[in-house]
Amino acid sequence: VTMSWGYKPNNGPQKWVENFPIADGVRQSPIDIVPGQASYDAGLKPLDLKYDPSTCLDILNNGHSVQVTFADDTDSSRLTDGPISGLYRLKQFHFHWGASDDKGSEHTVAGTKYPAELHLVHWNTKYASFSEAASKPDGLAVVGVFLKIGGENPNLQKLLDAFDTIKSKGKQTSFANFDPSTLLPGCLDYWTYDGSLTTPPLYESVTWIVCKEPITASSGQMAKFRTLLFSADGAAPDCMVNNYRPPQPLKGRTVRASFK
Ligand SMILES: OSc1ccc(O)cc1O
Ligand SMILES: [Zn+2]
Repeated sequence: VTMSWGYKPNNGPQKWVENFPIADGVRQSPIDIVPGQASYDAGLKPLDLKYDPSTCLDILNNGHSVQVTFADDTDSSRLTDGPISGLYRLKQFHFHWGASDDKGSEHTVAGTKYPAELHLVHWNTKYASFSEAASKPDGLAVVGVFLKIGGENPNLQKLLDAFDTIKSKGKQTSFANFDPSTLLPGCLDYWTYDGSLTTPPLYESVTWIVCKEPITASSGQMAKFRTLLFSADGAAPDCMVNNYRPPQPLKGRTVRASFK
């Protein structure tokens, strides 16, 4: 039986190019961000993020990550300004994390790995839907937020409390009135560059907006992420850990900073 893509040696990031040749493309993500090599751009606007908790629908284990999905039939939860033009609607957010606190993020900062990374995925409303936007060069804008080990994060805990009901692949449960802005750092200084989805199909459609300031999670909260399973109910339990793609070649791209 053919395996679908994953994060193991036989179906992981080193193998994705076999079914998704764009894996070796010119604007792949994630990357290692080297602050000293980023160019400050005074023309970059502050991010304008406005989220409506009533657009929060459900929380899902999709077999690759845990994902919270939003109603995107109106402009209620959206991103404007920052490096983008126009209005991008929030579709979902999800995470990437490691088997231990010393790794897990996709982007790295001068080689530093964080224990996890949050991705808030938005699509350009110049297109009719997320699916249409997902393959366009200006289709998506993803805000990345690093997680570092620190104090207990009460906002993150609201998500973690739902994990027992979505332990295995394909499980989904309703998840209402969650405000994703509670997962943003106080300072919204960011780096931005043109990149891709970090999971197959790896479309080169993402304007990446990576926040400089991490949010915190306790080590116990990180352990809770690791109780999720890649595997479906009834299959041999396979812990959902190390669901991160390593940094990809920059291939001449410029990383801009919104801050000095
Ligand atoms: O893992 S990254 C990623 C995954 C799915 C998506 O729709 C957008 C993304 O940036
Ligand atoms: Zn992601």
